[in-house]
Formats: sequence, structure tokens, C-alpha cells
Amino acid sequence: MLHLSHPPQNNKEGSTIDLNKYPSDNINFSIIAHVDHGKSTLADRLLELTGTIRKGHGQPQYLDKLQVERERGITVKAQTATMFHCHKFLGSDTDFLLNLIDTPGHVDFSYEVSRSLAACQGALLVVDAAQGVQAQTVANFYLAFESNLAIIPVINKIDQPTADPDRVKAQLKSMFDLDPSDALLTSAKTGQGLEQVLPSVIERIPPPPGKNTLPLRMLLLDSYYDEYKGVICHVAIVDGVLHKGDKICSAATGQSYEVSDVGIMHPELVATGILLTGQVGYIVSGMRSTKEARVGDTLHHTRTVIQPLPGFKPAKHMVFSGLYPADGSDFEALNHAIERLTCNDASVSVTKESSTALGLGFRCGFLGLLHMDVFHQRLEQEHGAHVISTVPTVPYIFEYSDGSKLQVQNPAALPSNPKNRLIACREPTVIATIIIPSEYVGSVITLCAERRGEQLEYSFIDSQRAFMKYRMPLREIVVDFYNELKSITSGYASFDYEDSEYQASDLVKLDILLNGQPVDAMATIVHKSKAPRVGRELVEKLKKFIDRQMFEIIIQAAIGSKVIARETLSAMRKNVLAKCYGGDVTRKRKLLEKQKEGKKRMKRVGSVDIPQEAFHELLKVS
Ligand SMILES: Nc1nc2c(ncn2[C@@H]2O[C@H](COP(=O)(O)OP(=O)(O)OP(=O)(O)O)[C@@H](O)[C@H]2O)c(=O)[nH]1
Repeated sequence: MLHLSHPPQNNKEGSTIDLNKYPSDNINFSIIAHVDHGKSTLADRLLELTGTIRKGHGQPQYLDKLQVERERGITVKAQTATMFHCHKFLGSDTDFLLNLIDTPGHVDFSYEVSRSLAACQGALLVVDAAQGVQAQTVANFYLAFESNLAIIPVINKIDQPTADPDRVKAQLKSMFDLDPSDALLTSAKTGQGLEQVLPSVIERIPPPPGKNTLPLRMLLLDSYYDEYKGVICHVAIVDGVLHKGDKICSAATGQSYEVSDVGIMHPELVATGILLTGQVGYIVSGMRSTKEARVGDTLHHTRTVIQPLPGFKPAKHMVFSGLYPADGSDFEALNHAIERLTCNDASVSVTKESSTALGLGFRCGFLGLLHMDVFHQRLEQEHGAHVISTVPTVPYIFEYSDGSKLQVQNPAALPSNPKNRLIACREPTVIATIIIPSEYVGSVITLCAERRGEQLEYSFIDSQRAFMKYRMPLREIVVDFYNELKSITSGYASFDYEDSEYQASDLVKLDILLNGQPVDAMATIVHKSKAPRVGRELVEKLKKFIDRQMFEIIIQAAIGSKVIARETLSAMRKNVLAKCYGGDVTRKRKLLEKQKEGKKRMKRVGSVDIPQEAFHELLKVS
């Protein structure tokens, strides 16, 4: 029995909820959409409508809990919330338990979306009434479609002056064969049309197929580390019933645990003592680290033999970057921070590495550049770590005459003078989907050609929007492609990609040298045709960001022994107080403190101090 601090509207004040009242009539659904089409706002309204959170709780996008999500206005982690709703069903009032999963919209986090969909039988496909179908609408529709989910189209933001729901209905019909009369028209902002959403969810989405009478099988959806409770796992009960105190076992590791707490996300954790078939909730079972909680694993009662669930495809790391402590003596602190953060974001791969320039650090694999950026920001914000990250790279394959193959996640690891002759270089490619207003077609084709793209498809969604598919080297899109695409289309382009095969490519390793010394952490692998431009841009950027020092600094870019770009930074003593005429002591003190802070964030490479921003700026050179 569950005692609610804020009982849902559908229940009388002070009443208790017995989960046994909702035998597999519960419904699990997800909200999927292109970025910013209003998923989190719609989730808020549904939580309010069911009394799960109070109206005017003062915190929009309630389920976006991370600081980085609030600052950037994006969803990074999928979040589940259980709601209770009374609905007239087959002639009588019936209480339903609804599990809503709010998912991220950005392409980097589509792995979160596909995991969330595994626990659902239906999805609300939210489309902005003015913007219409966008690239992630297409990607998310197919994720849901391939998972055999019931799809309810929701045309949102109909309050906008430029809203054109009929055009969006026509797009949904022509692109996905969705019946226009099935679409719900809503405004998550004004509340218009919201009353149809939950009845449609209940009537159109089937309940989960499992049985309470079968042996317990639960799918581990996600996990995170809580300072007080330890590892908390989010689970979906596929078959059977789980009680507090049960002994469970992991199908992946064979390790056994005792369930010390079990409950639902309402939307905060609320203990219920039980979870039944089809329900989504949390468990605490004494796991010591989230490494034990393998996402996609099947948990079952000890001493029962079960067929494990298919689980998930492992996360595919698209971008790798080195992370180093800004101050070398903070290595252990960074190690600890990364361990903690990966507990909450298991899609990052981490291996230790060392660099002559930066000392001991980590090579991390990310799902994309935004994911890398978000991880970096979370390390700083949530764990107070000061980090230097190296130029992101994609996993290249180099093949040698003796038949050996080398997968290179760190350009510094590529031998400049290999023992065996290099016979082939291969780079990963992606299939990119781009949707743009027709007037931008020309400039987007030019951009894609510059980025070595090969056009696979070009058609029109309707009279105003073009749809294009390109095969592109992953390297070309991870570095600032999306920003450039947005800027040449005045922000109207939408973009999504899925990974594809490796292709042969003419690649070279570009070294950066400071006073003749190669800086391993700045080495990068580029296409031969781009090496002269990238080399020039890198040395120019470095010249701008490295402060003059007491000796001359020669900055060079080189392929092997051939220097392809060079800049010289003449010697100077930098006096931060030079501009401080007048004798304002506090201002002087402030400047000196700022300088001290700046020094902490410097990296000494050989004899040259390099500020942290220089490393950041190098990330943007494509
Ligand atoms: N005018 C109008 N604005 C809306 C409506 N719904 C959401 N918005 C606004 O649209 C913006 C994006 O809303 P979110 O709910 O954060 O969108 P999202 O799809 O969850 O975004 P991601 O999580 O980043 O994918 C916010 O500024 C909302 O206030 C609506 O019905 N009408």
C-alpha cells in the first residue's frame, strides 16, 4: 500500500493506493518528437492534469532535472513518471496506471529513446504545428514503428500564429501513412485540446502483454547512483510480480541481490513494496556500483530458470576525446568524478591513457559531440572537476601490409613511421537526413559537398520543404556541421543521422609542434585534401589563444616531417596590471586573482603555457 503525500486528483485526499488495483491495465507510453516540439511541456501538462504534480509548481519541464538540461533547455536523460487517471472505459469508471516516459529529442541521445521505447506499447509522436515534420520526427517515428508501437500523432503548438495543422496532417499522411483523422491537435502552452490526450492513450495503446502468473522477468532500463540509497535501477516488469525482500539474480552476471526497496516514480521515488507485470518502477538491491547494473540486463528471481529478454544493442561510440585534469595533481579527483558520472550515464566508454603533454588522463567515447559537451559540463557542474579535453576524433581503421589492422581512437596512438607499409585507411560514415525549406537547397548541397557528402536521395515533403539523404564521413559531421547547417539556413534546417559502414579514405595524421616539439594531445587525423586548411586554421587559433611568453614560440602544423603551416609568437612579458592606471586596490586585487585562477587552468607543454580555451577552440576546426 502506498501513502501519497500529494494524492492524485483521481483519489480522495489521504487515500492510499494499492497497486494491485491496476492489474496489467496499466499503459506504458513514451513522448517522442523532434527537438523543441514540446515534449517536456506536454509531459508537464499531463502530470498536472493527473494531479501528479501541482499546477504552477513553478518549475517548467519538470522532468528535465539536470542543471545542464535546464540551462540548455534540452532533455538529455529519459525520465519516467507514473500517473493515475480515472477514465470511463467499457461503460464504467476505471482507474488506470499510466507510465509516461519523456525522451530526449537530440540525435545524440536517440540511444536513450530506443531504450525507453522497449518499455512501451505506444508513443505520442509530437509535431510542431508550424514547423511540421523534421529530421528527428522521421528518425523517432521509425524507432517507434520498428518496435511495433501504437503511434498517436499529436500536432502541438496550435496556438502559434503560423500554425498550419492541415499541412502537418498532410505530411504525416504522405511520409508515415498516418491517418489525418487520428491526429490530436493541442497546445501544451494554453491547454487547448489536452483533454483528448489521456483518453486516446488509454483507448488506443494496448496494455503490456506479460502475465503476473509467469516467473519474474524484469528489464533493466537505466540506473544511477544515489548518495543515500546506493544504486537505483529503473526497471520494467515484463512478467511476474516483484516484492520488497525478494531475492533476485542478474541474467548477465549471475550475481544475486536482495530487493530492499521497490516503488514507482511519481514522479519522485515513492515506495510501494510491490511491482506487477507491465509496471515500470525502481528497485534498490544493494548493488555497489552501476557497473553491476547493466542496462538491458534481465533480472529474475533466484532459483528460477528464465529465457533472458533480448536487451539492447550496445551503445555505439561515434566520437572519442581525451579528458585530462586541468591541474595534473587532480587526476584522482577526476577519476572519481568520471566514475560517479558514468554511473548516471552508462553510454560513455572510459579507458585510462597518458599523454606526454597533458600527463595522465582518460580516453572517452561519446554518442556525439553534444553528448561529449554535456558530459564535460556535467563533470564541471555536478562534480567540480576542471577538465581539458582534446580534439574529438572518430574511430579510424588503418590496415598494414602484414595484414594487421589498427583501430585508432586517439590520433597520438597512430605511429608516424609504422614498421609495416600502410595499405589502406578507412573511416566511418553515416547516413544523414536533412529537412529544409526549399529556398535553402542550393546552399545545403554546397555545404554537404564541402563536407565530402554523397547525395543518396532528394525529394520534397510538400511544396515548401525538401528532404535529402547523404552519406557523409562521420568526421565531417561531428565537427560543427550542425551549427553551420543551422546558420546557412537561418536555423530552419533539421538534421539527423544513423551510423553506416566504413569507407576507404585518404587520411593523414596532422601533428602540432610547439618550438619543434610535437604536442601529442593536439594531433589529429584529417582527410589529405583538407590538411593544408585545417593545419593553417589550427596554428592561427593557437597563436590567438596562447599568451605571449618570455621567449619566442614557433607554432607549426606538420604531416610527418613536412611542415604545412607556421606562425610565430614573439616574446613579451605579460603584465596584467599594465592597464590598471590609477591606484584602485580592489581592481588590482581582482585582476591578480583572475590571473591566478587563469594559471590554474593553464597546461604547461614543454616550456609553453597553454590556456584551457586553446584546447576548446581547437575542437571547432573542421
Ligand atoms: N507557443 C507554444 N509554445 C510551446 C508549446 N509547447 C511547448 N512550447 C515551448 O516550446 C519550447 C520547447 O518546449 P520543450 O517542452 O522543452 O520541448 P522538448 O521537445 O521537450 O525539447 P527537447 O527536450 O530539447 O527535445 C519551450 O519554450 C516551450 O515553452 C505550445 O503548445 N505552444
